[in-house]
Amino acid sequence: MTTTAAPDPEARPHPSRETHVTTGATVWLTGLPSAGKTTIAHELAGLLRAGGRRVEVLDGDEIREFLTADLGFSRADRHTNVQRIGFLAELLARNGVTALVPVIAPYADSREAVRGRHAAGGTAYVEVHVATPVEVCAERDVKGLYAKQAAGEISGLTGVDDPYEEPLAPDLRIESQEQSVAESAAAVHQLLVERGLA
Ligand SMILES: Nc1ncnc2c1ncn2[C@@H]1O[C@H](COP(=O)(O)OS(=O)(=O)O)[C@@H](OP(=O)(O)O)[C@H]1O
Ligand SMILES: Nc1ncnc2c1ncn2[C@@H]1O[C@H](COP(=O)(O)OP(=O)(O)O)[C@@H](O)[C@H]1O
Repeated sequence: MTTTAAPDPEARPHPSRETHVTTGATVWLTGLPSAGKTTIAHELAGLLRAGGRRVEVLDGDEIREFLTADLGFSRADRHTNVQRIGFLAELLARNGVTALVPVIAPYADSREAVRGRHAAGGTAYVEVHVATPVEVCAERDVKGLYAKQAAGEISGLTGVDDPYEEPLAPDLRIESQEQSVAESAAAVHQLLVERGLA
């Protein structure tokens, strides 16, 4: 008589239960409009994906269309916008995704709240200040916002007639006016490598 051992459910997990050891992180790129946040995020995403990372870019404009369409650009609304995006980024990062967040986040207390949420969850958080001077940003004026502000068509533009509280101790500061997009993205990538996040 042969006996068949009962299958050990722990021996070979069902594929849906397999876990992969990946270290996610949130990389928040803060800076003025046209500083280079979005461009660096997408360049960096390419580098990270080439290294096998799962990456999501939480672009401010896209997020505002869906997740935060109810919000404007008052101090309170910008704070709420940043907290919602920070919440989403932490969820992704906690699950092994590298969340790249090119969002202005002009207020220090908003950014600190996001950092605190990540710290509380034990999730890696990296703050990159894309510190392009406002004169250079206004010259680039990717979306024509600086021209519109100058023409009196809009007001409350970050860095011009609305506050931008510069990060005092970012994990990295990028002077995008002094380097190429590839160099800027490589600098962030290098930091992530040093921290075991890429
Ligand atoms: N008044 C004013 N000030 C700043 N930015 C403005 C404004 N009005 C519209 N926009 C466009 O909205 C983008 C900023 O959205 P964010 O979600 O990144 O901003 S914030 O963190 O909530 O302040 C921002 O995108 P980026 O240029 O990519 O930074 C602008 O295109
Ligand atoms: N080193 C650099 N890093 C990022 N962008 C740069 C750099 N040098 C020049 N640029 C240009 O600056 C512009 C930045 O636009 P964008 O990324 O949309 O800014 P933001 O997302 O901060 O509003 C792009 O046209 C980009 O090609």
